[in-house]
Amino acid sequence: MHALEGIHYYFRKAARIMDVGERIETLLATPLREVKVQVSIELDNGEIRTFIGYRTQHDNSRGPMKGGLRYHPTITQDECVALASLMTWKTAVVNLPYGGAKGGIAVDPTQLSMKEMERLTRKYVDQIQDVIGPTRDIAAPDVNTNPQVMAWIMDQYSRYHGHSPAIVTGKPAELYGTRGRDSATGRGLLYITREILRDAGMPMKGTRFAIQGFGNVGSHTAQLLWQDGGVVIAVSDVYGGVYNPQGLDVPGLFEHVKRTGTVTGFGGGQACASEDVLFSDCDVLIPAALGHALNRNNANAVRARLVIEGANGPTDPEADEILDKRGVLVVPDILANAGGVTVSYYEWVQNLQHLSWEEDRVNAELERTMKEAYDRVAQLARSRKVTLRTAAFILAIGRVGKATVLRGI
Ligand SMILES: NC(=O)C1=CN([C@@H]2O[C@H](COP(=O)(O)OP(=O)(O)OC[C@H]3O[C@@H](n4cnc5c(N)ncnc54)[C@H](O)[C@@H]3O)[C@@H](O)[C@H]2O)C=CC1
Ligand SMILES: O=C(O)CCC(=O)C(=O)O
Repeated sequence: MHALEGIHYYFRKAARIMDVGERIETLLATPLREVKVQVSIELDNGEIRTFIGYRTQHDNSRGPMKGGLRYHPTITQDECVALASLMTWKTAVVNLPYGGAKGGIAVDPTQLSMKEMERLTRKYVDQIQDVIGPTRDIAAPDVNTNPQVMAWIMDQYSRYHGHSPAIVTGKPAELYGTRGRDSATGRGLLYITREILRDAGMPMKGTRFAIQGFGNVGSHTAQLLWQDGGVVIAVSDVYGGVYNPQGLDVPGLFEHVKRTGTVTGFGGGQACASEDVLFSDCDVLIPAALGHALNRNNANAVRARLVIEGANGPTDPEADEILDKRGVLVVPDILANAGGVTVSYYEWVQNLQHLSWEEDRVNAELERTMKEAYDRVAQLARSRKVTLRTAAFILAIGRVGKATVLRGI
């Protein structure tokens, strides 16, 4: 399924329950601005290569637009629109004073040297610096980008506009990054998982988790769940998976990944195909890689009781329906993975105030925010008799819609 179709489907389903009317529906679904730029660089061997960069700014009624930057060969303009709109709903679910944006470059970063990555990033900033800004559109890490990429963005943007740490979040700790951003998405998932398990009457201790993707989101989630007493029985990355029904030794796995760059070949479990992790015999499945992991062709094979979305858009609407009919509870991305942008907000606030918070404060604020959002969504789901996803969209559309109307069109 097309990325945009899925998000539009979820949005429309909630908007129709709320009866917002076709005109407001169209207004809220239409991005404010879509930017598509040429990103040409000289490779280390002197060849010229041209890549395409995107930045979609979806909605700014609640504040500056916020969202990650993805380097991936398959990224498209439509995908950026879908992901930017998800950011609008996500920031509204956790009640941050932000709108939504997302961007990326269609590139396979594994084919570039560090110097080439730097030139690519700086060139991309050259091309979009006039439409972004600390009070307009603030980027952050997403798939295949990291604190170093954020540092280059900050530096390049500052060459045009003066010292601007708040132009981007997820920066290195040594360069205005906040404590706790690296693990924030995983930590937010941990807090949501605790709430869900409590409501489902399942103790964390002994609950079996399978996690697809072992990057920023997947790896921190695995570590935090393991530290909390969870049993991580399967993990995967783009190269393959590893499975141990007794539970993987997560610190050992981290050592292995640090050494080899992949979960494959880890001695503490059996090798499996990347996709098999989705269908492993577990209690909770956490897709934390790319979109469309769960679709109409494979949703019936999921054995988990709960799916908690670490990735953005991992469940297609057909899969969502199949899972719902089978009684599998799905915790939507716009709630489950909102910890990352929440701590990005704390970083931005610290940058604007020239302050630096202790990690305990970051984590305590994050826990409060995630719990509050979960309570609101769960309460709406009960009162409206809808899924958690539809409830999260209802909460978000209500907040964004109100801000839009109050500001005037
Ligand atoms: N980084 C963040 O703070 C946030 C990220 N997200 C979402 O979480 C997801 C993962 O993002 P990050 O962890 O930041 O990216 P990352 O680049 O750090 O890691 C991605 C991981 O997914 C794996 N992967 C890619 N294709 C795969 C496949 N077909 N099967 C299994 N594994 C595969 C990669 O090998 C890698 O381990 C994305 O959907 C992203 O949009 C959502 C909220 C915040
Ligand atoms: O931290 C941020 O600002 C954005 C993170 C992000 O891209 C996401 O939540 O999908």
